[in-house]
Amino acid sequence: MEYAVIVRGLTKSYGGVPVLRGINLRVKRGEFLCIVGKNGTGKTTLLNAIAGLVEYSGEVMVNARTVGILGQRPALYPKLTVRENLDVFGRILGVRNVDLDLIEALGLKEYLDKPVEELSHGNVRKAEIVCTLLGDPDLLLLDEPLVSLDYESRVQFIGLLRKFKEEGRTVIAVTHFPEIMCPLCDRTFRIVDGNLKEESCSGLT
Ligand SMILES: Nc1ncnc2c1ncn2[C@@H]1O[C@H](COP(=O)(O)OP(=O)(O)OP(=O)(O)O)[C@@H](O)[C@H]1O
Repeated sequence: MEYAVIVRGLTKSYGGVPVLRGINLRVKRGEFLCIVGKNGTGKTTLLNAIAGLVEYSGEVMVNARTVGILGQRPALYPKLTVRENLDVFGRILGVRNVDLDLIEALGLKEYLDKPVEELSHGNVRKAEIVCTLLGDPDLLLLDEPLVSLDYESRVQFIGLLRKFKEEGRTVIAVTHFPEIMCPLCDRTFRIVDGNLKEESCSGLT
């Protein structure tokens, strides 16, 4: 299939309050999509629906070998060290080798044996990024990937995403930093009144 993700008539309400009102979206393989919008407009809900993490009405089809999901909420075991978390998630995904270059590049090496609950937000985020990439995903769903990262780590991560894109993988990223993501984005959508509105990345501030 030419498309990595097809969304048809996606509708989602919480307690009778509509958040997504019949979203239609086709994401080609290798495309890099940015989703922007004001707080509470449904960006995370859309990403979670694509990831299969929330119930919804409508249709979502995902055509990917492995999906990497970087959520907004903490996903690691707080009492385990970074290394132990990587081991647990690696086993689930059937992955033996962790990307040590990535750990080094993100400056995470010295924190590998620390319990996650003792790390700063930024370093937890970095550990989550490494976990997300463990299964060599060909579709990445990223919810606010740049939040909490220092400048150098943002540059590292953007470089990583660029490589990801060059390899023909697909990315859907929710972001409040479109100006940083802009050079990578093939298309940018804003959620307005529960629907997607395509806009030019250069028009964003
Ligand atoms: N589990 C839930 N139960 C009830 N309401 C929810 C739930 N999850 C999200 N909502 C509501 O749905 C709406 C959309 O939330 P969502 O997190 O998708 O927005 P968002 O665009 O990602 O926001 P932000 O930019 O602040 O992260 C909000 O009004 C939120 O309060």
